[in-house]
Amino acid sequence: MGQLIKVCKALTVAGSDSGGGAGIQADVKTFQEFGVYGMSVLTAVTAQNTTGVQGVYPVPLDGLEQQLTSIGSDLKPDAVKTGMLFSGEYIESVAFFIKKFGWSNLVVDPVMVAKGGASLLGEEALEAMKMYMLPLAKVITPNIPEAEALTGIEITGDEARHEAARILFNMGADYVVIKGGHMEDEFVSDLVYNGNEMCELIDKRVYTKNTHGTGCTFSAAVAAELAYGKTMENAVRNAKKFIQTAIEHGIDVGSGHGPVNHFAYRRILHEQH
Ligand SMILES: Nc1ncnc2c1ncn2[C@@H]1O[C@H](COP(=O)(O)OP(=O)(O)OP(=O)(O)O)[C@@H](O)[C@H]1O
Ligand SMILES: Cc1ncc(COP(=O)(O)O)c(N)n1
Repeated sequence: MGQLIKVCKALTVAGSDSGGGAGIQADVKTFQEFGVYGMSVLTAVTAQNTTGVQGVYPVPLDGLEQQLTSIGSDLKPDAVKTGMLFSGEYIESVAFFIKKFGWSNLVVDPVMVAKGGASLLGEEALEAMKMYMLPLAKVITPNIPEAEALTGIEITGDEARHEAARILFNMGADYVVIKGGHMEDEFVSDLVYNGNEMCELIDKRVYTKNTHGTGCTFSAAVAAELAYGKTMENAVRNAKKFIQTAIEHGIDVGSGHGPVNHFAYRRILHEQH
């Protein structure tokens, strides 16, 4: 009989993107690329492609809770990430189960609106996000509009982004990463704050319309690295390299805002041999 290999495991609690570029699909693809065993708990099914979101169908609450219980009673994740959580009620429930099972290394990507503008989280859910999820988070990874919604600050430049990071840290996350994809600069900077120091992860902006799922992919990569036991500093640095490569080596999929290339790293290695 073959010997069983010990693997690190990561869980994503998020929505399904039928088009395969964001949500659960982006997360599990990313886990796989990092060599981490991926698990998923679905909050909602979206009918979606590269042109937009055509429908959102939440999983019934007891279905969500049964998935969490099934994972918790058998498979202990080394890291957990949350993406689209759909509603305040679902957020409260997910937070309850994370505490109940003692899951750590929690990456909270506070997904609110899809790139095309469709809402993926009810407005009433903001308070639940602050009250139940942020105190459990090892790291929160909002984009600029999400950081603005959570803090009530308009982020017009560096000073405001620093202030927003301080506010988010005080809401309970150990680390805050405010991603800069939505700013217009030639370089894309992600601000990282640990309650002590602010630092920036910077790389060249790729001028492309194919950035569907960048945030999901980045936060899943952070979770994969944390599952391995990497420090947060190394986790975010490697996640930034991974997403940069995935955007630079784009793939031709769909007629709208296409997905990033989750297997870009592997393909580059393959081509070198
Ligand atoms: N055009 C780009 N070129 C290079 N890096 C980018 C670009 N757009 C986004 N990124 C990087 O991708 C990651 C996600 O950033 P972004 O601000 O787009 O998140 P997001 O809006 O949550 O993504 P999404 O909603 O598409 O999942 C960050 O690490 C950011 O630096
Ligand atoms: C199920 C699901 N989760 C997250 C996103 C955000 O990704 P994007 O902002 O790139 O549309 C999405 N579109 N769908």
